[in-house]
Amino acid sequence: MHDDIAEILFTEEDIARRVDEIGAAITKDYADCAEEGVVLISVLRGAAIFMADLARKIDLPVEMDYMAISSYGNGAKSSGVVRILKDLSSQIEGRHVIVAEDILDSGLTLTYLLKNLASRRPASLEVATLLRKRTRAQAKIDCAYVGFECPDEFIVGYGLDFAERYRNLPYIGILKPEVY
Ligand SMILES: O=P(O)(O)OC[C@H]1O[C@H](OP(=O)(O)OP(=O)(O)O)[C@H](O)[C@@H]1O
Ligand SMILES: Nc1nc2[nH]cnc2c(=O)[nH]1
Ligand SMILES: [Mg+2]
Repeated sequence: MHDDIAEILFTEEDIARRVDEIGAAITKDYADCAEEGVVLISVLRGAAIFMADLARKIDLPVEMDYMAISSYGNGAKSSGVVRILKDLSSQIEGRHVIVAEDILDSGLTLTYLLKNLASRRPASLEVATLLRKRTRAQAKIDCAYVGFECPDEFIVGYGLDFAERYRNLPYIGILKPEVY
């Protein structure tokens, strides 16, 4: 285990098992769309690792697309004032879209994203989030697929960073408070 990690919450094996299950559920739920397939969308950068693994567990035609958004204002992350830095490469009108997120925390990122994507009139729009934080102040967001509930701590690994580090840890853990 990395020296900066206080506790491992989900091991590499836990994550692989859940990603496998979510991929199987999506394959089953979208069986009627086997012809046109689904579009997976992830928000850079944290969710790219989850989406890359999830895509390989969906047994349907899958397109992958990416958006980069930035919160700004007072400088705190996910301030709710969001700007698109990189838009999707493809049109999603009439398509079955699944947003792959690494973590749902305050919910401000997904609130903005879902509103933005819905305005493009996809045939359907759902969320697959690997983690949903147990926190009181969370926007109400319907997630069709949730990997794990996690405690209200600052967590890193498997895509999740602190100051751009720890994204490449194969597991998810709580960062030692003295590190940040
Ligand atoms: O529910 P919220 O409070 O909005 O937080 C969740 C968002 O925060 C993280 O992204 P971040 O802004 O750190 O960017 P990153 O993916 O590049 O690390 C994470 O990847 C989610 O997208
Ligand atoms: N790395 C990381 N990014 C986040 N974004 C929102 N919540 C978190 C968290 O707990 N850890
Ligand atoms: Mg981050």
